[in-house]
Amino acid sequence: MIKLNNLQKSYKKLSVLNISELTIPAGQSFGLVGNNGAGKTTLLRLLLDLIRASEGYVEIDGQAVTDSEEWKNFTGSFIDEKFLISYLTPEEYFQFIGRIRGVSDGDVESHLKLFEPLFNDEIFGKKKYIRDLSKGNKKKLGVAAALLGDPKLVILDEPFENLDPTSQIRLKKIIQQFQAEKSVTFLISSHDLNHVTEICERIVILDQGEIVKDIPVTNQTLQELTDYFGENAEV
Ligand SMILES: Nc1ncnc2c1ncn2[C@@H]1O[C@H](COP(=O)(O)OP(=O)(O)OP(=O)(O)O)[C@@H](O)[C@H]1O
Repeated sequence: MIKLNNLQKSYKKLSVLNISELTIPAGQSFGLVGNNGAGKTTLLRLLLDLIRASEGYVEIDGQAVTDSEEWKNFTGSFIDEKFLISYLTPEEYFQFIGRIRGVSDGDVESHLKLFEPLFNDEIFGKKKYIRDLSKGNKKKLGVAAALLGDPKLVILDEPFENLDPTSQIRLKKIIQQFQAEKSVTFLISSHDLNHVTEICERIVILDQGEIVKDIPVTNQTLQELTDYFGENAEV
């Protein structure tokens, strides 16, 4: 479904991403880990055609994302708060996103039912604009919007960041539900090694823009990742 071909990104001649080849098959749950500045968000932004590659290109379903609009019809994503419309209320935002994705008001409502425990009565009916929500609640809203309308591909940048422990567990269950019931391809970047190994079947470690490990998730993966980052922590 996704193929990266000699994908490179540099800023002022300084390379921040350099991936010669990577293929992510349809239906795979793919986790991206790496230290601060490793290039995770850069990769997700290139996938979503939010920034220009310096070299190479990303293909989704055989078409370069830069040359096609097709992938936008089946891709849900949440990278950061810029994806939200801060002057809308959460209710208005979901109505708006529902219309764009061709989801009826009734189906938007049943989608949101799934998120009720995660939202914890803090998002709807509060007469608040999105700009007034806490960071964690904005994250919940963005992730719920990314999953609306049966996307085939979901791209999430650090979905657990800023969520309290209970919310992290609830979000993990929601993602697992989507994985079990629908054949969604997930690309998830995370600093949380526990969560990412629980919800992904394959993990790639990025270091200074390069893939240093590409491993299928097994019972040993969490330990392997912990060891990898532990060794790097030694000075
Ligand atoms: N617009 C920009 N101009 C210059 N450098 C940039 C720009 N955007 C990103 N970078 C650099 O690219 C590198 C990779 O950044 P990126 O945000 O992809 O890392 P990350 O792995 O997502 O990090 P984090 O875990 O901290 O979110 C960093 O060194 C960053 O400073």
